[in-house]
Amino acid sequence: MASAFSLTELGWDDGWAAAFEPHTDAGLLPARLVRVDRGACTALSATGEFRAEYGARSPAHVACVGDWAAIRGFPDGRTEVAAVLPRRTAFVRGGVGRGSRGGLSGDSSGQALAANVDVVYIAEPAAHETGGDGPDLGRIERLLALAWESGATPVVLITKVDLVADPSVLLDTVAGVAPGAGIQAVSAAGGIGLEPLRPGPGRTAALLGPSGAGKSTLVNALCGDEVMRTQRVRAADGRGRHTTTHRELLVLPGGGLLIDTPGLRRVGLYESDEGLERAFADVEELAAGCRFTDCAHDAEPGCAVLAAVESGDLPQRRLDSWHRLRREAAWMAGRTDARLRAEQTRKWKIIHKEMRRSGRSRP
Ligand SMILES: Nc1nc2c(ncn2[C@@H]2O[C@H](COP(=O)(O)OP(=O)(O)OP(=O)(O)O)[C@@H](O)[C@H]2O)c(=O)[nH]1
Ligand SMILES: [Zn+2]
Repeated sequence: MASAFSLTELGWDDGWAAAFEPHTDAGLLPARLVRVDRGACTALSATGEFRAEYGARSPAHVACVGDWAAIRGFPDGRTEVAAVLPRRTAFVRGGVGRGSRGGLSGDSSGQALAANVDVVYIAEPAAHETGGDGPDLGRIERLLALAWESGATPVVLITKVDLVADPSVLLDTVAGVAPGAGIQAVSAAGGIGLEPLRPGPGRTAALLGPSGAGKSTLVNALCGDEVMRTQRVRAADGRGRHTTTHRELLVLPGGGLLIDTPGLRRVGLYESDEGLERAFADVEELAAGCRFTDCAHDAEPGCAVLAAVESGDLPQRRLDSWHRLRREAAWMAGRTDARLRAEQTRKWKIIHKEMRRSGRSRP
């Protein structure tokens, strides 16, 4: 039997209670979504774990792991997600506008992958078993932009530090590409740096990072075998149409929640202006000294960023990375605009068609 957790253990606080109030009046109950599938989702509430279908106003693309949902129960025992509370933070993929981060988009082209995350762990291995280069700085920069954009606070985890003799140089190098973010050396194998990773009671962490960075090993180390067993217990009972494989939001022993989803592991840059600004705060700061306010730091006269590269204060690699990620973000934004326009045109075509059918004239 999956153990029940108090709402507070799941991250509930006064803010959520206030946001939920209208739903209490409507007779709905709060639950946190720990896994979201196409047909239904898995929710945890004060009474335990259950499967809930999607209500008419909360289709699958609106809900995501980490969401707080308002659950409606029916006399026959069925439950559905009647509403999703506005998010505090969110990883969003697809065509949602910048202003919609905290809220629900309802836009079919926007897909949230994880919500209400307080801290994001970006796992990057200190070294690879096969030898070769150390941490991939460009990848760290990309994931930092993504993490900042979500609204959560990033911490870079240098994993598998047992593989290097002296990680201090490495940590310094990584600190240089992660302004404003925390950095933590970790070894799941050696039991190093694990305790600081516990997000604390009621707080939610999410794990990003490439394949082979040691994320699963880390999750297992933080959860312990016993918890993994209880949280996977529903996989065996096979109740409902969809067999629950495992939760994507785990309740850690001793408090705190951890989101580990395959979807999050693969997400690329999307709406990232703000995220890039935070991830490259050092470049932004230098840019304030450029002669032109719209300086592209390419070849402009009086460019303070290029001057910093010249003097050795800013590595060329970092400026190249900034250029590359900005181009990628701009391209993604352009693609989204095009898709939104196409969608808008399609909607109007349908409306016009229906109007003609019902014999009315165009507006
Ligand atoms: N030396 C060392 N090896 C580790 C450590 N953590 C994980 N590994 C090894 O690294 C490999 C990859 O670890 P995983 O935990 O599967 O990596 P992952 O990030 O979950 O990878 P995906 O599931 O592909 O996303 C495995 O062979 C682990 O045994 C560590 O702290 N030190
Ligand atoms: Zn410039």
